[in-house]
Amino acid sequence: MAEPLLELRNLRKAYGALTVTDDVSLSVRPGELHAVIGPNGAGKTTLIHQISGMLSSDSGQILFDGENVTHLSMPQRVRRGLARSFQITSILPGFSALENVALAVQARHGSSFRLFGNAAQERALNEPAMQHLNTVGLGGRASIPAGLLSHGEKRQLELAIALATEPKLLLLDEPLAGTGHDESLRVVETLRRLKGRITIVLIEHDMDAVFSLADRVSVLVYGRVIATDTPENVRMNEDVRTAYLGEEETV
Ligand SMILES: Nc1ncnc2c1ncn2[C@@H]1O[C@H](COP(=O)(O)OP(=O)(O)OP(=O)(O)O)[C@@H](O)[C@H]1O
Repeated sequence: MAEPLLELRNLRKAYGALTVTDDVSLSVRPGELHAVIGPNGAGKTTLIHQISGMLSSDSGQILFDGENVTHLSMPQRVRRGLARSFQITSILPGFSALENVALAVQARHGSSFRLFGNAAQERALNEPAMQHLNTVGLGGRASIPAGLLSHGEKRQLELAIALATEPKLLLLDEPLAGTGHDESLRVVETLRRLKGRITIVLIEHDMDAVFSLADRVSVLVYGRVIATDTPENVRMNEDVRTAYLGEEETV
């Protein structure tokens, strides 16, 4: 079996007496869509922050693409191909969808574009930006100011911006949150298109989406991984069923 692209070893984070992630170990294989689910407050978002580098861990290790990245900053991790989809707040509302993605392309490639003339520079930024917009299904909205996009379209734009960093692994924290029915179908379709092309760690409350998209699912309860398995096996797992009793979303 291929080496994991991402491996968490005994990761832990506490706030005072509250241990939020507790001895979390899991492996994400190259190319898989690995979902992390769990009841409210289980520590999912904290775990994503630890993986992305937004939060430091109290103990444990994060190995990415064979390298120990535990103590690297978030930008250092992004440069190595470990990206997270940023929240809508990072979108520039007065800039078009295309310009938002082109800026991310430029940020990824740093000063190398300065060697180009203006027109060539624009083309070198806009062409990949347009490709990313097409991938997320926003190609037809490229010239619209980002502030005028619907909530669901903004979530698609976040994905395009994340793709512009050319990640090997994409961390997605509730990409369907706040989207309506049709919008959520569009985001799920986008994720299905990305699946296999890029390794994805997905946190999502929408169980239909999780179970239709994920190759494997890890279940976090009170900061601990109680199961990692295929969606079918997770659905039948007694411990998982017990953990979700009384929750709104049933597995
Ligand atoms: N900065 C912080 N200081 C203190 N406690 C925190 C902090 N961040 C998170 N917590 C607590 O850690 C626990 C886990 O929070 P986290 O947001 O990671 O859970 P979650 O599984 O993502 O929840 P949800 O599904 O509701 O989004 C919660 O009890 C939360 O109140």
